[in-house]
Amino acid sequence: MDNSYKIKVQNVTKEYDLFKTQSEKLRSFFSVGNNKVPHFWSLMGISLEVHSGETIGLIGVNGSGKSTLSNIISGIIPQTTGVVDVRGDTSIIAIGAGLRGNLTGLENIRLKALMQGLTNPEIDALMDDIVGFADIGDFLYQPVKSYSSGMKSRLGFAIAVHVNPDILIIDEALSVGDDTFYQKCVDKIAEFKDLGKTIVFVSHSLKQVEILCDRVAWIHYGTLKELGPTEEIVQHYRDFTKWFKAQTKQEKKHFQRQMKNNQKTFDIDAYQKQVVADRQAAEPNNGNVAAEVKKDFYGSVISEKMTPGARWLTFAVTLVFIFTCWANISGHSMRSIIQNPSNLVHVEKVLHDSNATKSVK
Ligand SMILES: Nc1ncnc2c1ncn2[C@@H]1O[C@H](COP(=O)(O)OP(=O)(O)OP(=O)(O)O)[C@@H](O)[C@H]1O
Repeated sequence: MDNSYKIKVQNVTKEYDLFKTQSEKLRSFFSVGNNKVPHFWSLMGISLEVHSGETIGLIGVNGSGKSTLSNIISGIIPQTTGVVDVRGDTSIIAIGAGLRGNLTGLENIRLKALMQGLTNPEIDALMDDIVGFADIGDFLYQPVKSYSSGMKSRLGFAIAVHVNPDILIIDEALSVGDDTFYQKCVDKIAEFKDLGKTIVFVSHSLKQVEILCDRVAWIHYGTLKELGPTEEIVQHYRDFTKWFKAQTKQEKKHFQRQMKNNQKTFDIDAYQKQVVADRQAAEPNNGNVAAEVKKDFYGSVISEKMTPGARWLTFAVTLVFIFTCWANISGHSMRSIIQNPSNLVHVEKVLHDSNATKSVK
């Protein structure tokens, strides 16, 4: 990998815990041993680079991990392991992404633009263009929760392309608009490309991908199956879907079960060892490979999981907090509770009068 990238994704994985209920989640939080919650690896080690001015397409079957990857690149969700280096501001357009349902369209425009770092006068100057591009009429004054998915997409697209991001991430946002809006978006994307901006384009429409993308990454059940020139990768993907459609119902189910099973049983430690072995083979004189790989895997990641020590600490702090509240309610001093713990259940009555406070049992 060279250093001239705009986006670098290296050995990126994403793990989800598949809790069935909220109480299972709570129990798992306080359990210090190995819990039996099933895991699912939405991404199992993706590495790719996107260069400045490039439009890269992400294709793949439903649930293969395209949105997970685009959300990680745009910083909406964290990766579990790996390096994600994005050089520039990103703006993501996904249906309804970042729009607040209780706010009106106009309020959403202002909020999102402020969040992108624009000032109020800058937003005022852009407002007519954004409103004109979205073209959703009086719905602008309605809460976004009343919008159809097409309207959300129009508003999201209009905001995202006008706040002038370096990197535009478009996740299926073109699939819900009508033809006129679609053409407007395609023209805007072309304008972006001409300006040398970088675009990540997630779509099931291979035609759109063929029109817009310079290169394509085929994401296949959490792995990067292929990365290369649009025409070639799209053709391979078409061959795969043709092959898949030709399977019997049972064969299809078997294939999908097998793929999902791989994602449930993925072993992150084995993957890390494999990366170390590959890098050691490529750099035989580097004695520091294992440490470098470990740093790449976990160095830029804030763990979403608590260590057993942190769990014990949280548990202990919670107990102390409850004890202190209870002691406060009981009206006894800490010393008297420590000397006689049964005081905790004997609430001290406190009478107030205008001049003095008198305690009686
Ligand atoms: N919060 C979550 N908890 C558990 N699993 C999740 C979560 N989010 C996504 N997944 C799983 O991760 C996998 C990848 O999902 P993702 O939405 O990235 O796929 P996709 O390729 O974008 O799919 P589609 O084409 O249908 O939009 C799916 O199997 C999905 O069920």
